[in-house]
Parts: sequence; structure tokens; C-alpha cells
Amino acid sequence: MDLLKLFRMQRALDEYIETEHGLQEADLFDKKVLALLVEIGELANETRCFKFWSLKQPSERKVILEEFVDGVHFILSLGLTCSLEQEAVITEAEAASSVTEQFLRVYKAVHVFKQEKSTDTYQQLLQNYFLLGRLLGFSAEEVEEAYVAKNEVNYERQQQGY
Ligand SMILES: O=c1ccn([C@H]2C[C@H](O)[C@@H](COP(=O)(O)O)O2)c(=O)[nH]1
Repeated sequence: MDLLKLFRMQRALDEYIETEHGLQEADLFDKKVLALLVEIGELANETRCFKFWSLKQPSERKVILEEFVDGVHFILSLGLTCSLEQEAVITEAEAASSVTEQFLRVYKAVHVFKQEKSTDTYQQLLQNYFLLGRLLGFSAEEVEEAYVAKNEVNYERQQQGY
């Protein structure tokens, strides 16, 4: 995955959104953290991984992938907000033994990163989020492709006064 390309696309989108809304000077860190936590919840809801009380099937794979890349947007955006994009790499690691446990690791990584914005805590967040993607069955290529497609949709939404 070409992470630097994704950071470049995210920077352009963020600048577009912030200009549209007159927020170039605003501190958007906390709002982006909350947006990410919400996206992770939406993703979990689509997978239904924790709904032990329900027999309904998870959403279509395409829907789950689209939710996943919404989270990628906010993670990249947070990295840019904290100027951490240059050192960012996705390192290999072992995922948790269940999707539910991996979701909880991601939530923890978000909170740790919010408390201490560093290269290391950002790395942990990126790593755990991409491990979650892999556990959900998405290849790096699929994620990149879906990210590019959603990035485009985000411009269209802004142009339509979303
Ligand atoms: O500064 C921002 C604000 C939003 N988004 C993107 C991320 C998600 O793909 C989408 C959020 O969409 P909704 O949750 O509103 O559907 O907007 C950004 O990339 N940067």
C-alpha cells in the first residue's frame, strides 16, 4: 500500500473541506478523534461481530469495506493534524484472536494516541486498524482502491452541500 499517496490525497481533501467550511485555523483534533470513534462503531455495527443476541447476517462485504475506509480517512487526517505522516509505516504484527478483540484494541489505540500524540502511539493505531482490516478479510490493494473511491465521493458530497 502506498501510504504516502494516501496521505497526499487525504491532505488535499482535508484542505478542501476546511476551506469550504472556513476552518483553516481551527483545532479539529478532538472532533476528528470522536469522528474516528464513531466510524469504528459504525464499522462494528455493519460486521455485527458483537451481536451475540441476533441471528441477522453481517452487511455486504462492500458496505463493510466502505465503512472501514471511512476510518482510514480519519486516521490519516489525524496523522496529518499531528504532522506524523513522514514517519508513518504499517508494521507487521499479530492480530487478536477475534474481530471483537481487535475492535477493542483499536479503540484502546485511539485513546492512547489521544493522550500521547507520538510516532509510536500513531504507529500502534495504524497497525491495529490495518490488522482489523485484514481480520475482516480485506487485502491492502482492496483497501487502497476503496479509499481512493471514497475520497472522490467525499469531494462530490462537499460539492453537493453535504
Ligand atoms: O476533515 C474531514 C472530514 C471528513 N472526512 C471524510 C471521512 C469519511 O470518509 C467521511 C465522513 O462521512 P460521514 O460519516 O459524514 O458519512 O468524510 C475527511 O476525510 N476529512
